[in-house]
Amino acid sequence: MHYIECFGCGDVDGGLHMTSTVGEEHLVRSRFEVTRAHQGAPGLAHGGLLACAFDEALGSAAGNLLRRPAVTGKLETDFLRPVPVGSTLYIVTKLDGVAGRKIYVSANGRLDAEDGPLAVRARALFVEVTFEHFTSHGSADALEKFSQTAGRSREDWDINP
Ligand SMILES: CCCCCCCC(=O)SCCNC(=O)CCNC(=O)[C@H](O)C(C)(C)COP(=O)(O)OP(=O)(O)OC[C@H]1O[C@@H](n2cnc3c(N)ncnc32)[C@H](O)[C@@H]1OP(=O)(O)O
Repeated sequence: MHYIECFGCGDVDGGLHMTSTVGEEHLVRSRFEVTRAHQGAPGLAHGGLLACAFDEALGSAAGNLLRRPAVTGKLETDFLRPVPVGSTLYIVTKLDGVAGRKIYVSANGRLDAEDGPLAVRARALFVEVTFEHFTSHGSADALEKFSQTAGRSREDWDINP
């Protein structure tokens, strides 16, 4: 699901501005362009923001492949190489399994190319929720907010292009 005020995939100042697409073999491909706004150490991406980028990529996979609302229950990241400002992380996510409401996904992030060096690995458990999760814990008008995609039709609001 796509929400325009989402820090990961929305049109938010200072956000990650990530896009994800479902490709061959049901793999979801996401890109994260690392800018100075994402720094931890000078010239290097902050680990917490990298975890955020993977939360977005993994969540996009869980949501787009299964078309069910789900939230992150658990997220693990392995930081294997430094990720410099100016680089692009090519993230490929796969669905590992579903058990009841539990959705298991994992992802690899490679530097600057689909076949670049592996920089970050992550896996997560998403838990399927009802829309009431968002209306009762977040905004009462969450459903309407999810549907607000500037310039897009109602039919495709649940896809992050
Ligand atoms: C729609 C677009 C949204 C996209 C957002 C992008 C991703 C996000 O950033 S989501 C925001 C961060 N995440 C959250 O805020 C979630 C906060 N947590 C919660 O709301 C709840 O703990 C929630 C919904 C995950 C689970 O609660 P609840 O619905 O009561 O289910 P619960 O029965 O506890 O758990 C369901 C199953 O998941 C398992 N589970 C839940 N959390 C974990 C965990 N951290 N580790 C391992 N297993 C877990 C439970 O053990 C249970 O397993 P089983 O079915 O085998 O017994």
